[in-house]
Amino acid sequence: MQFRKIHGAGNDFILLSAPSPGSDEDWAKEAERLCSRRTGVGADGLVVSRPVGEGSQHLEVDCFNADGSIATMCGNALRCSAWAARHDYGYQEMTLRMAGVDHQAMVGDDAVWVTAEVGSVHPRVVQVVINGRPTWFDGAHTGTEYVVAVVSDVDSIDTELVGRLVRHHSALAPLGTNVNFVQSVGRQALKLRTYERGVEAETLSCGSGTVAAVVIATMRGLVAPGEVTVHNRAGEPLVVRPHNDRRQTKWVGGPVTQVFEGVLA
Ligand SMILES: N[C@@H](CCC[C@H](N)C(=O)O)C(=O)O
Repeated sequence: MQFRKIHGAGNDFILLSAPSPGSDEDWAKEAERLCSRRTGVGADGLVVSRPVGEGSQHLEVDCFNADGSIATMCGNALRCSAWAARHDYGYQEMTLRMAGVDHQAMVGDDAVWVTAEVGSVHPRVVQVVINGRPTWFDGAHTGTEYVVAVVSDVDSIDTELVGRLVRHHSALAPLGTNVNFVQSVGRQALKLRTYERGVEAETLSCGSGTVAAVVIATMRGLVAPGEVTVHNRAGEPLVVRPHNDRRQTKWVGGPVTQVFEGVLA
């Protein structure tokens, strides 16, 4: 089976485009096997993308985290799928359905944009001590679960340690959560680090997490409503923009890079 190794601003995936309909794989199990950094291809997730009908500019996209769990929303997986659909079918604009939700996508020369739906926001859902300072996390749903802490220096945080602690916090059971640490670095700019549930580690960037960070940073007055640039561990910033017509919808955009193509054994 043909695959792409591809990343959206450092969030890396194994992407299968239009696997043959007969291939009745256990994708969750395949995700665990293939995403392994030592014995597989290595990735944060496995993405399976299929066109819905011929020439309809509509694709169904499933994203499995590295541990085999399903991601109900993955902005970077959607951006990578859109990039591949441009390459494979010539689509510049399309609709991508993930976990029953339609996302718009636009592929430009320098950036690929997808929409994310902003759901409920819950101020102060959990508090933990970080570097000796009691720190609150606000909850935000952007297609999947996030908590976001505003901190003065994201680089001083042991993201793996604190992220894992919060991800498994009893107050957030049974679903758990992805965990964001965000810092203001200018009028309309943020710096973000994310511990991802399902990868169970810090990732280099996170699309829906970036949207959640902007939602909470706006609520907390770190940035004004409007376009926000979010710097990440990859050094490939993502940008969040309001949607012209829908208040609860945001665009998230940035680079997509294909690393190589291959054939799975
Ligand atoms: N990296 C993703 C988000 C992935 C979802 C997460 N691991 C979960 O299962 O909740 C993104 O780019 O949005």
